[in-house]
Amino acid sequence: MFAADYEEAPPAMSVPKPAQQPAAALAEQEFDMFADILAAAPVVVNDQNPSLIDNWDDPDGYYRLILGEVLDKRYHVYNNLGKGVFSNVVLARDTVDGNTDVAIKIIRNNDTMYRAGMKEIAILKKLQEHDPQGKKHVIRMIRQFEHRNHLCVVFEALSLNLRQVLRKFGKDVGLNIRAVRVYAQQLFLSLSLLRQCNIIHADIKPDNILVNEAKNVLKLCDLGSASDVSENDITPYLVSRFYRAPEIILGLPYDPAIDMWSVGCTLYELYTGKILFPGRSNNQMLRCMMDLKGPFSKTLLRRGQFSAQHFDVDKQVFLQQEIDKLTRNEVVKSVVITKPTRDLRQRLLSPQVLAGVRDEEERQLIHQFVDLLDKTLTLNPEKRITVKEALKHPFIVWSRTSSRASTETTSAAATTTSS
Ligand SMILES: Nc1ncnc2c1ncn2[C@@H]1O[C@H](COP(=O)(O)OP(=O)(O)OP(=O)(O)O)[C@@H](O)[C@H]1O
Repeated sequence: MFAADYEEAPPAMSVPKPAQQPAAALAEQEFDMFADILAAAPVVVNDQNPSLIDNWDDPDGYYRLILGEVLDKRYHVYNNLGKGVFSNVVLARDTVDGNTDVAIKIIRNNDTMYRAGMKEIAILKKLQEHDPQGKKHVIRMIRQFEHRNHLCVVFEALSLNLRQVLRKFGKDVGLNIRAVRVYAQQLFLSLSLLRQCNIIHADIKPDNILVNEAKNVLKLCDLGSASDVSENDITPYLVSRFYRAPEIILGLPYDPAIDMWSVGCTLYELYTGKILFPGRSNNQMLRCMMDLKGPFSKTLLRRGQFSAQHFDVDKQVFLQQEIDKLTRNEVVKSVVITKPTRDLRQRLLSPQVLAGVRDEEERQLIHQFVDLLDKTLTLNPEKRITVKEALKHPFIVWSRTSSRASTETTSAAATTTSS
């Protein structure tokens, strides 16, 4: 899904909270997962004889799905799972391997997408070699094949992505802090694997994080934008906009810290149901960031290739791009930003907000969460919390010190703590 899809989102500050559901409760709620998927993505059944069709692709090079078609002589396609820039993803039953469900990513039919698909496969292979038992919460690739000029990549099938989970269980209010903690811990484990392999994901957001049916295990997916740390070509449009780190927009050299920033934005969204920085352009994104975190340092701005597009660097003045209400022309307003105007602690920890929280322990957990969020959202990437530090943060190691949390934490979380 594209960042542009959420452009109409309401400003992130307008939410009082919490009416939430813990991970365990989420897991207990019974609903028909396939009915949900069917409702979300209706499949057109093509009743033509497949052998009579000579154009298998739509005008954009996506494979036209035929319900009931068998791919690679073994995968019975029976549903659509999603569509992205690179591919459409289908659900199929693997008749060779015990009729298990698999997700098949059918890459669009063109050279650029093919090359991107091959790169994604190479990165997934590297990650799997370093995590042979699959404990680090990155999607498992099973194999690849080609079908009518489309590269097809077979994955373990998971259920909803976190955007769908939010829509279903936490629309506008977000998820319970204990569920967020379990998800955060697993996300940091996935970042630790990426770090170990020198890979930057570069597109972390709720859409690219899938959960199992019980919703107590998540996996990071869509490595289609991932690259080796050595490749870091400077471009201001890497990562979906709402999750894009400031160093990308400013044109600084970047590193795995950009994924930490995206995880911070994602965790905030999971907890509040709101997008943290809903900027409609890179310029607005910078304004949103400074509203929360204060001005950028001169040193940082001086190093950025694109800083001059957004700042008068010497004067430390922000050049705010706006549309004039009367003329509809773009105008640039000089704005001096001296301190933040938004306060995460006020927003998430004020007495009114915490009044609805069940017990003291949960209140403490929320305090720890806000501390961690603050550290993931440090403007200077060199000072941002690292994965190693995040995995040791009190919010993440909470279950070891709190008996109540450990009873509520799902079995999956218990496994990952020890991995
Ligand atoms: N293994 C899987 N199990 C279940 N659903 C999946 C799986 N892989 C992908 N999906 C669904 O398909 C959607 C698109 O997948 P993915 O993001 O990998 O494709 P893409 O073409 O690379 O998209 P993007 O535009 O985000 O780059 C996901 O958001 C998810 O809902």
